[in-house]
This record gives sequence, C-alpha cells and structure tokens, in this order.
Amino acid sequence: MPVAAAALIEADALCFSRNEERIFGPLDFRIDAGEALLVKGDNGAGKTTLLRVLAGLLPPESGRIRLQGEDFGRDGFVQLAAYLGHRHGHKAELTVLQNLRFSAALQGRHDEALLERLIADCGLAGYEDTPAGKLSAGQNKRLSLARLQAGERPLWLMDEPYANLDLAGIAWVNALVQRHIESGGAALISTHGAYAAPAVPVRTLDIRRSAAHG
Ligand SMILES: Nc1ncnc2c1ncn2[C@@H]1O[C@H](COP(=O)(O)OP(=O)(O)OP(=O)(O)O)[C@@H](O)[C@H]1O
Repeated sequence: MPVAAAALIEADALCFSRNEERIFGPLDFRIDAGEALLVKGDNGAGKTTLLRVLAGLLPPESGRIRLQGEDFGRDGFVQLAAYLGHRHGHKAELTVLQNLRFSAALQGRHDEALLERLIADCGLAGYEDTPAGKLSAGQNKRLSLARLQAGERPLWLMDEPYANLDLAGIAWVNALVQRHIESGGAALISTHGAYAAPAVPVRTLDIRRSAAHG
C-alpha cells in the first residue's frame, strides 16, 4: 500500500490561551502541496495569533505542529515556510530595493534581475530608491509580497494579505497565490472574509467553529 506523503504543515489539537482565556482551539488541520487554506474569523477571532503560533513566534498552549512529518523546529520552518506578518517589518530607512535585496539574501537569493522583476511586478517600479518609511500602507504591503516571493519557500503563511490593497492589488495577490499553488506550493491565508478567494481549490478553516471544510 502506498504511504501517504506527509503534509507540509499539520496542526494536531492546537490550542492557545491568553490570560486563561482560550483564543483558539483545539484545531486540527493539514495543508498539502498544491493546497490553499483560508483561515476566516472576525476581528479579534485569533487569526493573527494562530499564524504567529504556526510561525513559531508564540508557543502553543497545547497540541502539536508538524512540518513535513517532523515536530516543529526553527530550521525546518525556515527551510519550508515564509511568513507574511500583519506588520510589514521593513527597515524604514532602507530603500525599496535595499529592503528587497536584504530579504532575498536572507533567503539565499542574490539575483538583481529577479529583484528588478519583483519590483516591477508588485507595482513599485520608480520607487526603487524610495525609503520604505515613505511608502503608503498599500505600497508597503506590495513590498512585503515582493519579499515573500524573493525566496522559494513552498509554504506561504499570509496574514491578511489583502489588507490595504486596492482592487487591482487584491487581484494581483490572488494571481500570485494561484501561480504558487499551481506550481506545487501551498498557502495559508487569513482574512476576515470580505475578499474574493484565489481561483484555486480553497479549503476554509473558520476558527470560531474550529473545523476545516472544502
Ligand atoms: N499582544 C496582545 N496582548 C493581549 N491580548 C492580545 C494581544 N494580541 C491580541 N490579543 C487578543 O487576542 C485575541 C485575538 O487577537 P488576534 O490579533 O489574533 O485576532 P485577529 O483575528 O487576527 O483579529 P483582526 O481581524 O482584528 O486582525 C483578541 O481578543 C485580542 O484582543
């Protein structure tokens, strides 16, 4: 009998509480290559907290996270995943190009032509030498999404990727996700639900109901 491939990421009875108040869980889900999981919930439901737990930035209260079948570890996470946080984390005094170059180098990429292409693709052509601190909220989001693509990580953990984007930006995010999924990547996308999902098979995890469904 063929052995099923391990999920890229798998949560098993994952719980998180703050000040003795349960924020989410127990959650059980897996994401395989070629899949998108949309994490839905109202403001304050715990989406950002879940993504921070999955990225190893907050310890879970209980439960397990496995990456490709192995218990969560920092090295495994860095090899596998890229995290697009709620906060963009750019260095305000560095330019768009310098921020992108720095991020790409951290992910082992040293390819100036790639950086140029990513800047044009994210709509920031002409802003290469602008300090990130002078970008609008939507432009900062676009730069974050360019940084996400600078590496070649199969799993994208995307916290509110649509926030602050105009309609063209939302369509662009969906096209990026679609391309990533169709080339064998996977994505977990949090949203409060006001936006159209990418045109790929998407499962939904409503963290208030704690159940994944297709
Ligand atoms: N640093 C913090 N200290 C204390 N409580 C926090 C902190 N961050 C979040 N919370 C609380 O944890 C709960 C979940 O917050 P979280 O940011 O994960 O929600 P969310 O679903 O991402 O919300 P939104 O859609 O508004 O971004 C909320 O009740 C929030 O008030």
